[in-house]
Amino acid sequence: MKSFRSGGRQIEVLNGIEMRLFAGRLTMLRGRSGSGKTTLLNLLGGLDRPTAGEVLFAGRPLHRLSDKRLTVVRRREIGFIFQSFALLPLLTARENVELSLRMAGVPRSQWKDRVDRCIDLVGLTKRASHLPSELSGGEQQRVAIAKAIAHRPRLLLADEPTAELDSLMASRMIAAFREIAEEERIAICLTTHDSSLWGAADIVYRMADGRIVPEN
Ligand SMILES: Nc1ncnc2c1ncn2[C@@H]1O[C@H](COP(=O)(O)OP(=O)(O)OP(=O)(O)O)[C@@H](O)[C@H]1O
Repeated sequence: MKSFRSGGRQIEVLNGIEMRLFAGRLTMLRGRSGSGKTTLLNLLGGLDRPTAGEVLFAGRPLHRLSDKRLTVVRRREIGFIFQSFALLPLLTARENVELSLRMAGVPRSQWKDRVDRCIDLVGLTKRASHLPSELSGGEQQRVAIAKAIAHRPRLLLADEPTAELDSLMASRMIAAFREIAEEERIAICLTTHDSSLWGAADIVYRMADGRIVPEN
Protein backbone atom coordinates (compact mmCIF):
# COMPACT_ATOMS: atom_id res chain seq x y z
CA MET A 1 0.00 0.00 0.00
CA LYS A 2 1.17 3.50 -0.77
CA SER A 3 -0.53 6.67 0.24
CA PHE A 4 0.52 10.29 0.10
CA ARG A 5 -0.52 13.12 2.36
CA SER A 6 -1.69 16.05 0.31
CA GLY A 7 -3.42 19.17 1.60
CA GLY A 8 -4.20 17.50 4.92
CA ARG A 9 -5.78 14.52 3.20
CA GLN A 10 -4.40 11.02 2.84
CA ILE A 11 -4.52 9.89 -0.80
CA GLU A 12 -4.28 6.17 -1.38
CA VAL A 13 -2.36 5.64 -4.60
CA LEU A 14 -1.63 1.89 -4.46
CA ASN A 15 -3.52 -0.80 -2.63
CA GLY A 16 -3.47 -4.59 -2.56
CA ILE A 17 -0.73 -4.93 -5.15
CA GLU A 18 0.78 -8.38 -5.40
CA MET A 19 3.24 -8.95 -8.18
CA ARG A 20 6.45 -10.79 -8.96
CA LEU A 21 9.18 -10.07 -11.45
CA PHE A 22 11.37 -12.85 -12.81
CA ALA A 23 14.95 -12.96 -14.04
CA GLY A 24 15.07 -13.15 -17.81
CA ARG A 25 11.47 -12.00 -18.23
CA LEU A 26 9.97 -8.84 -19.63
CA THR A 27 7.02 -7.54 -17.61
CA MET A 28 4.89 -4.59 -18.71
CA LEU A 29 2.63 -2.38 -16.63
CA ARG A 30 -0.22 -0.76 -18.48
CA GLY A 31 -2.99 1.49 -17.28
CA ARG A 32 -4.38 4.98 -17.58
CA SER A 33 -2.47 8.04 -16.56
CA GLY A 34 -2.68 8.33 -12.78
CA SER A 35 -3.36 4.62 -12.20
CA GLY A 36 -0.19 4.29 -10.13
CA LYS A 37 2.39 2.80 -12.52
CA THR A 38 5.20 5.22 -11.76
CA THR A 39 4.52 5.02 -8.02
CA LEU A 40 4.78 1.23 -8.24
CA LEU A 41 8.06 1.40 -10.22
CA ASN A 42 9.44 3.73 -7.55
CA LEU A 43 8.64 1.17 -4.85
CA LEU A 44 10.09 -1.71 -6.88
CA GLY A 45 13.32 0.21 -7.38
CA GLY A 46 13.69 1.38 -3.79
CA LEU A 47 13.23 5.03 -4.77
CA ASP A 48 10.33 5.20 -2.35
CA ARG A 49 8.95 3.02 0.44
CA PRO A 50 5.50 1.48 0.80
CA THR A 51 3.21 2.91 3.48
CA ALA A 52 2.34 -0.70 4.33
CA GLY A 53 3.37 -4.02 2.87
CA GLU A 54 6.64 -5.45 1.62
CA VAL A 55 8.99 -5.14 -1.31
CA LEU A 56 11.28 -8.15 -1.51
CA PHE A 57 14.33 -7.87 -3.73
CA ALA A 58 16.08 -11.19 -4.30
CA GLY A 59 14.60 -12.23 -0.95
CA ARG A 60 15.72 -9.10 0.91
CA PRO A 61 13.18 -6.66 2.36
CA LEU A 62 14.05 -3.54 0.38
CA HIS A 63 11.59 -1.41 2.35
CA ARG A 64 13.49 -2.06 5.59
CA LEU A 65 16.97 -1.11 4.42
CA SER A 66 18.50 2.16 5.60
CA ASP A 67 18.71 4.95 3.03
CA LYS A 68 22.43 4.32 2.71
CA ARG A 69 22.09 0.58 2.05
CA LEU A 70 19.25 1.27 -0.34
CA THR A 71 21.47 3.61 -2.36
CA VAL A 72 24.10 0.88 -2.63
CA VAL A 73 21.52 -1.68 -3.79
CA ARG A 74 20.17 0.78 -6.36
CA ARG A 75 23.60 1.60 -7.75
CA ARG A 76 24.79 -1.99 -7.91
CA GLU A 77 21.75 -4.09 -8.57
CA ILE A 78 19.09 -1.99 -10.22
CA GLY A 79 19.06 -0.11 -13.52
CA PHE A 80 16.68 2.75 -14.24
CA ILE A 81 15.56 4.32 -17.48
CA PHE A 82 13.54 7.48 -17.10
CA GLN A 83 11.53 9.30 -19.73
CA SER A 84 14.20 11.92 -20.10
CA PHE A 85 17.16 9.73 -20.82
CA ALA A 86 19.38 11.26 -18.15
CA LEU A 87 22.52 11.17 -20.29
CA LEU A 88 25.30 13.55 -19.38
CA PRO A 89 25.65 15.96 -22.31
CA LEU A 90 29.42 16.43 -22.13
CA LEU A 91 30.20 12.71 -22.10
CA THR A 92 30.24 10.50 -25.18
CA ALA A 93 27.91 7.53 -25.45
CA ARG A 94 30.69 5.22 -24.29
CA GLU A 95 31.63 7.49 -21.35
CA ASN A 96 28.00 7.69 -20.29
CA VAL A 97 27.85 3.90 -20.13
CA GLU A 98 31.17 3.75 -18.31
CA LEU A 99 29.82 6.09 -15.66
CA SER A 100 27.36 3.54 -14.33
CA LEU A 101 30.22 1.05 -13.91
CA ARG A 102 32.16 3.65 -11.97
CA MET A 103 29.13 4.45 -9.78
CA ALA A 104 28.55 0.75 -9.09
CA GLY A 105 32.15 0.26 -7.99
CA VAL A 106 33.04 -2.14 -10.82
CA PRO A 107 36.86 -2.47 -11.11
CA ARG A 108 38.28 -0.26 -13.86
CA SER A 109 39.96 -3.25 -15.54
CA GLN A 110 36.50 -4.56 -16.47
CA TRP A 111 35.13 -1.36 -17.93
CA LYS A 112 36.26 -1.65 -21.52
CA ASP A 113 34.91 -5.14 -22.22
CA ARG A 114 31.66 -4.44 -20.47
CA VAL A 115 31.07 -1.11 -22.21
CA ASP A 116 31.87 -2.69 -25.60
CA ARG A 117 29.41 -5.48 -24.90
CA CYS A 118 26.58 -3.18 -23.81
CA ILE A 119 27.08 -0.76 -26.68
CA ASP A 120 27.05 -3.74 -29.02
CA LEU A 121 23.87 -5.15 -27.46
CA VAL A 122 22.01 -1.95 -28.34
CA GLY A 123 23.60 -1.76 -31.81
CA LEU A 124 25.54 1.46 -31.32
CA THR A 125 29.14 0.38 -31.83
CA LYS A 126 29.64 2.83 -34.68
CA ARG A 127 28.23 5.78 -32.72
CA ALA A 128 29.96 5.12 -29.40
CA SER A 129 32.23 8.13 -29.48
CA HIS A 130 29.47 10.63 -30.21
CA LEU A 131 27.99 13.06 -27.72
CA PRO A 132 24.28 12.69 -26.93
CA SER A 133 23.52 15.89 -28.87
CA GLU A 134 24.97 14.25 -32.00
CA LEU A 135 22.64 11.26 -31.69
CA SER A 136 18.99 10.85 -32.68
CA GLY A 137 16.31 10.37 -30.01
CA GLY A 138 16.25 6.62 -30.65
CA GLU A 139 20.02 6.41 -30.42
CA GLN A 140 20.05 8.36 -27.17
CA GLN A 141 17.45 5.99 -25.85
CA ARG A 142 19.68 3.05 -26.75
CA VAL A 143 22.59 4.65 -24.91
CA ALA A 144 20.30 5.03 -21.89
CA ILE A 145 19.51 1.30 -22.08
CA ALA A 146 23.21 0.38 -22.36
CA LYS A 147 23.92 2.64 -19.40
CA ALA A 148 21.15 1.09 -17.34
CA ILE A 149 22.32 -2.50 -17.88
CA ALA A 150 26.10 -1.96 -17.83
CA HIS A 151 26.61 -2.80 -14.16
CA ARG A 152 24.68 -6.08 -14.59
CA PRO A 153 21.65 -5.17 -12.52
CA ARG A 154 19.26 -7.91 -11.45
CA LEU A 155 16.39 -5.58 -12.16
CA LEU A 156 15.83 -2.98 -14.86
CA LEU A 157 12.97 -0.50 -14.47
CA ALA A 158 11.85 1.75 -17.28
CA ASP A 159 9.07 4.35 -17.17
CA GLU A 160 7.54 4.82 -20.61
CA PRO A 161 10.85 4.16 -22.35
CA THR A 162 9.29 4.25 -25.81
CA ALA A 163 7.12 7.33 -25.35
CA GLU A 164 9.24 9.57 -27.59
CA LEU A 165 9.89 7.00 -30.30
CA ASP A 166 8.05 6.27 -33.55
CA SER A 167 6.32 2.91 -33.74
CA LEU A 168 9.08 1.13 -35.66
CA MET A 169 11.74 2.33 -33.25
CA ALA A 170 9.50 1.49 -30.28
CA SER A 171 9.04 -2.11 -31.37
CA ARG A 172 12.77 -2.42 -32.06
CA MET A 173 13.47 -1.13 -28.60
CA ILE A 174 11.14 -3.67 -27.03
CA ALA A 175 12.85 -6.42 -29.03
CA ALA A 176 16.16 -5.17 -27.61
CA PHE A 177 14.70 -5.28 -24.09
CA ARG A 178 13.59 -8.87 -24.63
CA GLU A 179 16.99 -9.91 -25.88
CA ILE A 180 18.71 -8.16 -22.98
CA ALA A 181 16.37 -9.75 -20.41
CA GLU A 182 17.15 -13.21 -21.75
CA GLU A 183 20.85 -12.82 -22.46
CA GLU A 184 21.71 -11.00 -19.26
CA ARG A 185 19.13 -12.76 -17.05
CA ILE A 186 17.70 -9.43 -15.94
CA ALA A 187 14.14 -8.96 -14.72
CA ILE A 188 12.79 -6.05 -16.74
CA CYS A 189 9.69 -4.11 -15.82
CA LEU A 190 8.51 -1.25 -17.97
CA THR A 191 5.41 0.88 -18.27
CA THR A 192 3.82 1.60 -21.59
CA HIS A 193 0.58 3.02 -22.91
CA ASP A 194 1.26 1.63 -26.36
CA SER A 195 -1.07 -1.31 -26.93
CA SER A 196 0.90 -2.49 -29.96
CA LEU A 197 3.79 -3.39 -27.65
CA TRP A 198 1.98 -5.44 -25.01
CA GLY A 199 2.15 -8.61 -27.12
CA ALA A 200 5.94 -8.66 -26.77
CA ALA A 201 5.83 -8.98 -22.96
CA ASP A 202 6.06 -12.23 -21.02
CA ILE A 203 3.63 -10.80 -18.47
CA VAL A 204 1.35 -7.76 -18.67
CA TYR A 205 -0.23 -6.28 -15.55
CA ARG A 206 -3.06 -3.84 -16.04
CA MET A 207 -3.43 -1.18 -13.38
CA ALA A 208 -6.51 0.85 -12.53
CA ASP A 209 -6.99 3.10 -9.50
CA GLY A 210 -3.90 1.80 -7.76
CA ARG A 211 -4.72 -1.88 -8.13
CA ILE A 212 -3.80 -4.65 -10.50
CA VAL A 213 -6.94 -5.66 -12.33
CA PRO A 214 -7.63 -8.59 -14.67
CA GLU A 215 -7.35 -8.06 -18.41
CA ASN A 216 -10.72 -7.40 -20.00
N1 LIG B 1 4.26 12.51 -4.21
C1 LIG B 1 2.95 12.48 -4.43
N2 LIG B 1 2.10 13.18 -3.67
C2 LIG B 1 0.76 13.15 -3.89
N3 LIG B 1 0.17 12.43 -4.85
C3 LIG B 1 0.98 11.70 -5.66
C4 LIG B 1 2.39 11.69 -5.50
N4 LIG B 1 2.93 10.87 -6.45
C5 LIG B 1 1.88 10.42 -7.17
N5 LIG B 1 0.72 10.91 -6.70
C6 LIG B 1 -0.63 10.62 -7.24
O1 LIG B 1 -0.72 9.23 -7.38
C7 LIG B 1 -1.49 8.89 -8.54
C8 LIG B 1 -0.71 7.91 -9.39
O2 LIG B 1 0.42 8.57 -9.99
P1 LIG B 1 1.47 7.81 -10.91
O3 LIG B 1 2.43 8.82 -11.36
O4 LIG B 1 1.95 6.62 -10.19
O5 LIG B 1 0.52 7.35 -12.12
P2 LIG B 1 0.94 6.74 -13.53
O6 LIG B 1 0.05 5.59 -13.76
O7 LIG B 1 2.39 6.50 -13.56
O8 LIG B 1 0.56 7.92 -14.52
P3 LIG B 1 1.26 8.37 -15.91
O9 LIG B 1 0.94 7.29 -16.87
O10 LIG B 1 0.59 9.67 -16.21
O11 LIG B 1 2.73 8.53 -15.63
C9 LIG B 1 -1.81 10.19 -9.23
O12 LIG B 1 -3.13 10.53 -8.90
C10 LIG B 1 -0.83 11.17 -8.62
O13 LIG B 1 -1.36 12.46 -8.60
